Amino acid sequence: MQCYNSTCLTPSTGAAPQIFASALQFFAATQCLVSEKRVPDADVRNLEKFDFIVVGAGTAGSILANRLSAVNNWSVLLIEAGDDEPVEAKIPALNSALMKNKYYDWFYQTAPNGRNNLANKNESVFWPRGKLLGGSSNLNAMIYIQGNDADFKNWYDAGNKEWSVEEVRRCFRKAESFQDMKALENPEISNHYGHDGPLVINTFNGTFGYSEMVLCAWDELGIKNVEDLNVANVMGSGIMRATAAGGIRQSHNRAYLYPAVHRKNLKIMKNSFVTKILIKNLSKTAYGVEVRKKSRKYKLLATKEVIISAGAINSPQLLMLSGIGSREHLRAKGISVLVDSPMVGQNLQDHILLPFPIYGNEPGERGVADEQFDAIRYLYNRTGYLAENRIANILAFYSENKNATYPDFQSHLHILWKNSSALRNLLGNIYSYKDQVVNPIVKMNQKHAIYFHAFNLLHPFSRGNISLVSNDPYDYPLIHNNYFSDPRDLESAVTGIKMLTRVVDTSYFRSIKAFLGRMEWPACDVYELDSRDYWKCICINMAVTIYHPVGTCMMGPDPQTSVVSSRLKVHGVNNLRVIDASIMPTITSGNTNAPVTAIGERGAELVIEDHMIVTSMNT
Ligand SMILES: Cc1cc2nc3c(=O)[nH]c(=O)nc-3n(C[C@H](O)[C@H](O)[C@H](O)COP(=O)(O)OP(=O)(O)OC[C@H]3O[C@@H](n4cnc5c(N)ncnc54)[C@H](O)[C@@H]3O)c2cc1C
Repeated sequence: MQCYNSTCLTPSTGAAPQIFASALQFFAATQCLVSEKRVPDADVRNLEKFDFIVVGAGTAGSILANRLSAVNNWSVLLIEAGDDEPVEAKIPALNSALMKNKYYDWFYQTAPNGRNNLANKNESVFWPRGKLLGGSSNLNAMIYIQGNDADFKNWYDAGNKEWSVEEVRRCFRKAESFQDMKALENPEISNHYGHDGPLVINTFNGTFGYSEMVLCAWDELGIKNVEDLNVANVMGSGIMRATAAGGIRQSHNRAYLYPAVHRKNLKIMKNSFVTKILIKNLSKTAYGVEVRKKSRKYKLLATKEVIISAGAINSPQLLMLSGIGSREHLRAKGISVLVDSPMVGQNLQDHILLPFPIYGNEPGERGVADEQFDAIRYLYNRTGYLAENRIANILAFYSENKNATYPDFQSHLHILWKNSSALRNLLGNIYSYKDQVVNPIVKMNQKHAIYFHAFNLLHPFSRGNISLVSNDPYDYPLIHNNYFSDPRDLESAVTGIKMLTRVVDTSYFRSIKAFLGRMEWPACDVYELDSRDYWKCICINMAVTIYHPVGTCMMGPDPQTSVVSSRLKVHGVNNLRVIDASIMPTITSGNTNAPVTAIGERGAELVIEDHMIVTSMNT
């Protein structure tokens, strides 16, 4: 260790230090192999006309830009508030380096309500959202979970005839290029996934062994191991598939934009913020957008359609700023009402995350040298901890009823070495817990490894909402997450957590002398650890997010109870659609990036069908 900061005492001819220095220089230079060319920023004239304008280059917007510009004689403008991705976005373990960085993250905070999250700083929950090409697909943890058939059947049964299970499954396959060679040997897995799509799906490069032990423990608990969670309709436990391959994140800009940037009919405006959709007052027809780029203001025109893909927070915000929303709310904010659409910003659903610690005597401490060597390993062959997403590569989906085919609960897992350097950042910065919560856990970690089971409730009844603070587009909207406002959610969450805490009684956890740790918070200290009242108290005070807000421009047939139609057209307005996470009527079973990918693909098909274009396609 002394070698790090002192000159070596042994004499040298110079040959050895030269070899070592040139090796270090070589590895330092290989980091450039991870970076790529910047996407050209389009030169756009005020009042320039396009067939389509897409707002937001995130998961869904990237797909739309690609699929629509594949039609040769359509011109497409994609407008993104953020910039190119930094190198950290490409390295799987470094996504948290973008979080709370206002250049790449919108850095939203939920509104305090005086009841929930009293153990979090400012009594609110940090909601990161990607503000860069690729949007949240560049900030996320890359977990690829499609959802359960019943999720899409529910959408269909609610009157959304374009969204049968078969159509949605077809859209997954259209997007995917599944590349895990070992898994492909199983015909069931091979048949389930697509092989020719733009989005590479694989399995994280490496794991450090302990997750296999936890998989065995979950199996013993009755959450049976399956070979592929998507094939198993997200029931059971197993290794996660990922939008990562060869140690590099497969974001949606990489999958869908990079192959299309050379097209002459696609322009991409970066660092450009859309402040309003332009809509003709009488005919209620969208015809363009207002944009601000640095100090310049533009009006840009769309002859066919404007498509909003700004995500579950910004899409409803933009609709409201443009006069589409609840009459009372818009008037209160001084916005003239074009369409009274009461559900804009309502129906907000999210998956909560409740991390609870199980302590054990393994894994032991990890030396600095090991960690540094792993970084070199990444530069050498894209393996090591940097090639993974920093949470364990396994997931559990389970229900109260053992024979259920629809999961109620999900668990992610963080395994932290003894004395982990990552723990304080995770708890104090990402989850934003107050020091009173963080310090005792950090102290316990000096002696014990931690298995954080990050529990989430898959189908909450509670609904939150997004509303405007003012008519200034730069004012962040208010986010009321309303976690546990429906008491059924609290009862259900407690049941799910208690099913999982029993893991301490499985063979592996017994072998490492595991025990459930208390999360310390004064209001909860009066309750017995692992009692229902204890968990209720912990949930109310500490449940944060696993970053899956959806539903705020929900689709449905009735303009009074939904915002867009089954073809994703905004009710009451011509030539305007919303296509992103916000259109989900109900949240899916699991992580939302894959379902939003299917939404992007299906949405693009609906646009193309509606314009009945039969032309030669770009290759
Ligand atoms: C930290 C984090 C971890 C996650 N982990 C996972 C995971 O592991 N697996 C998973 O499946 N899901 C995960 N998710 C969720 C998943 O990434 C999202 O559901 C999905 O990316 C949403 O896609 P979208 O197209 O709706 O929105 P986004 O991808 O967020 O795209 C919206 C885009 O619109 C832009 N925009 C917004 N407003 C404007 C405007 N007015 N003008 C111009 N541009 C604008 C934004 O900058 C952004 O680029 C995670 C999300 C986060 C934030």
